[in-house]
Amino acid sequence: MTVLEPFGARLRRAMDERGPLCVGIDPHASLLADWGLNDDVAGLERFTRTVVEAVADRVAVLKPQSAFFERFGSRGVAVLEKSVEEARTAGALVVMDAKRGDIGSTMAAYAESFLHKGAPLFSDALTVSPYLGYGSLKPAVDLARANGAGLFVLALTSNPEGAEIQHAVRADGRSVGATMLAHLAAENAGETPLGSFGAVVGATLGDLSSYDLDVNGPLLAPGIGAQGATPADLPGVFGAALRNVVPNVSRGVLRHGPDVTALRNAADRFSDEVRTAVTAA
Ligand SMILES: O=C(O)c1cc(=O)[nH]c(=O)n1[C@@H]1O[C@H](COP(=O)(O)O)[C@@H](O)[C@H]1O
Repeated sequence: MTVLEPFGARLRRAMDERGPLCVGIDPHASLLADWGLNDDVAGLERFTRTVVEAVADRVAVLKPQSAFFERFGSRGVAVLEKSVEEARTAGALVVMDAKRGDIGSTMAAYAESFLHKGAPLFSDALTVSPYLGYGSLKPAVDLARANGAGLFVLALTSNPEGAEIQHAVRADGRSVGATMLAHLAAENAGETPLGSFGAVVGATLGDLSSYDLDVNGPLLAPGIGAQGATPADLPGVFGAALRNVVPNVSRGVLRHGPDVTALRNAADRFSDEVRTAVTAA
């Protein structure tokens, strides 16, 4: 099996060619209803295929949220599997949003599920939680490296509740979130053009100039659209790290369905706004 070029290099190219936007595939029950679909596997499949058809040929990244598929059991996961394949075939990179995190020995099994090239759910990258200790993610780091895949590690999440953990200050005076960023910077040291180990940093968080966001890896920035952040906020939040930001929007695009053209136009509008914000900064 051929080993892929490292995720960071593939992502940098996709961002340069298509712009950095990531569209999330989050088939909420309420969205299925809004689209006139049933809250069942057929509705899930129709929704997912429509999103992939609308945007996989134009955005850098698609991010399916695994929970919305798992909720339908094995048949939902089969829809997820197919969508990963279809999105990748259309040229988008796929970040599987499954937020896995466990003790090292079981983390290895999660890694095998998403980051091993032959796995049915192989994805270009996986979201992971480091809150069992960054070192517990080592099996996923190693397997991602061996397979040309990447990780997005939850560092400073977009939700207000994240602060009680992520802003907590350690004995060495550094916050937990800042410590995760430092681990990622070490992971990506020396990689060009971009490391494969990214951080999740919410676009909703306001000025982050007290954090060193220069991790030489991508920064996945959810929170645009439904959570209130806008592309115009990105320069103020990310400062000099802006070039490595992959802004995510899910409901802000998905609410324009089921019409394919309307979805496409919504994604294009966000892409244009992001480009404008990045180039003006
Ligand atoms: O890892 C994520 O993707 C993520 C991290 C985070 O801090 N905040 C956050 O909203 N997300 C995900 O990003 C998506 C945001 O969706 P919208 O609020 O609909 O744009 C959801 O799938 C969330 O699970």
